[in-house]
Amino acid sequence: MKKPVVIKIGGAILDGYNQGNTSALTALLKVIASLKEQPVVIVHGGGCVVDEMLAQAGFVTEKKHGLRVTPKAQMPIISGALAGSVNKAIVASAASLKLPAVGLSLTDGQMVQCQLSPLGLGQVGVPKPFSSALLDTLLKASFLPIVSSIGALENGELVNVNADDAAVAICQLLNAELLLLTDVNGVKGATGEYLSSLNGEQAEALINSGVIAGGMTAKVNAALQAANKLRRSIAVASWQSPEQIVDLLNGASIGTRIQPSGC
Ligand SMILES: Nc1ncnc2c1ncn2[C@@H]1O[C@H](COP(=O)(O)OP(=O)(O)O)[C@@H](O)[C@H]1O
Ligand SMILES: CC(=O)N[C@@H](CCC(=O)OP(=O)(O)O)C(=O)O
Repeated sequence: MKKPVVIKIGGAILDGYNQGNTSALTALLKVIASLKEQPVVIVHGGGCVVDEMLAQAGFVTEKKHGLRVTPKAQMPIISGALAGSVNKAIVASAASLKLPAVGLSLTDGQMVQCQLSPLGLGQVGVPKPFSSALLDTLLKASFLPIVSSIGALENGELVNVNADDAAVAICQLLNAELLLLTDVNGVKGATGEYLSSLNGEQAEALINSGVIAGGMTAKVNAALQAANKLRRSIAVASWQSPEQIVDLLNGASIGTRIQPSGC
């Protein structure tokens, strides 16, 4: 079996289905369908859908370092949105293209174990890879696993995991390639230009000066962690040009490559 690739999708690509607009997701899934013999795992976010559902329920959302502060009382809505609505909508879109998709969350098959984040964010989990048995079995049988970022603590409580962190944990679990696809073409530097490459020191300076902010902070931190653990660069690129996935998998310089330290 070829080395698997973990493709993380987040942002507006997952908001579209609420308005009946699944064209960007369909285009991406068609490219994935064309990657014959290439085992793929999709890990997805859906923060924008969570924002909307929490607002409808009358909750005010607070984020710190790009991560959602998650009071216990909000977990039913957050897990319902991510592991329910969003996960099932992606599985259904994939199935409509005849892709053999299977919807999962981080705790299925004990793929990933979580600990409570030490940052004081409530029910936010820090994921750690644990067992690859379920994903190995599914990939060998040519299924397309679609994994939401809802996890659980050892005591059985559900936790909300940032989807970039979830993708990194799954990538480590499978020693896979990782593509972090988002709604912009990569990471922008101080003058607003897209950076082709970013290392840990540069990232720290750009985060401290506020050039990298919001959800991009969590994404860059997750990518740095993966790059350092796996000792190779991690691509942050746009899902708006899904045909680039093939080039990205061949190592093309598209989007921003987050470099391991020492490179
Ligand atoms: N330096 C930066 N470069 C690019 N995008 C940035 C930067 N700083 C903040 N952002 C914002 O981060 C967003 C991507 O993060 P996020 O919305 O969490 O993505 P996703 O939902 O795909 O994980 C971009 O749409 C952009 O508005
Ligand atoms: C702890 C935390 O921040 N969890 C995220 C999980 C979803 C996510 O990461 O979605 P995107 O990839 O679309 O941003 C949240 O609640 O928004």
